Amino acid sequence: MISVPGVRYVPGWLDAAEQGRLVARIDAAAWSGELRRRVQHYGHRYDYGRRGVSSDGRSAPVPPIPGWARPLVARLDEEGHMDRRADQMIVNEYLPGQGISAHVDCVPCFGPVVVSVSLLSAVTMDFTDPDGTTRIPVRLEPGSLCVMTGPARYAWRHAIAARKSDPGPHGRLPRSRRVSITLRTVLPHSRPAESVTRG
Ligand SMILES: O=C(O)CCC(=O)C(=O)O
Ligand SMILES: [Fe+2]
Repeated sequence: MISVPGVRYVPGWLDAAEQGRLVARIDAAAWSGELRRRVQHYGHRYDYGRRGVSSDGRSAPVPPIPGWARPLVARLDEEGHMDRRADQMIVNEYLPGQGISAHVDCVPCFGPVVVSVSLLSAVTMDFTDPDGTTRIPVRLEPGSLCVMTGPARYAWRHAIAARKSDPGPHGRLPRSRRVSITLRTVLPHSRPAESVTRG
C-alpha cells in the first residue's frame, strides 16, 4: 500500500475505556463556535483568521492544557513521538457532513511534529502531495494516533472532506460524530513571553 512520507499511523493507541473518559471530559468543557465545526483550544490560542498563535493580548487567553490531557502529552513524549512535550492542543468535533479544508499546519507557529488522536468515529483523512497530483487517503480509526512529521508535516496538505460517508472497499462507510485531539509544540518566537521581550 502506498503511504504518505512522514505519517506514522498507530492503530489502537487508546482503548475504548480511555477514549470514553476523554470524550466525557471534552464534553464537560466549553466549545467555541467560531468555526463551522466546534473546537476547543488549550495552551495557546490559534487564530484561524490571522494564521498565527495569539500572543498580542488582544484575544481572551485560553485555558492551559487540562489535567485530563496531561497523561496523553506525557505518553507521546515518552514514546518518542514528539520533539518535546506538546504545549498546544486543539480539540475538533466533526458531525457527519463536516470536515476541514486542505492545509499545512502553521509552519512559523508550530514545531516539527503534529499529532492527531481520533475518538468515536473513523474518518478518512486525505493527504495531497506538494504538486497536488497525488492524493492518498488515510483511514483514521477511533483510538488511533496519526503522527505527522517531515514531508507530511511541512509539504503535504491534509484535509477531511465535508461529507457524511467515506468510500470503503465494499461501499460507503457512514460517519458518526468524531472528536479529535491534536497536539503541537509552539515555536519560541510565537510564544507570548518571547514576543514581548523581542519588542
Ligand atoms: O481532526 C484531525 O484529525 C485533524 C485536525 C487538523 O488537521 C488540525 O487541527 O490542524
Ligand atoms: Fe492540521
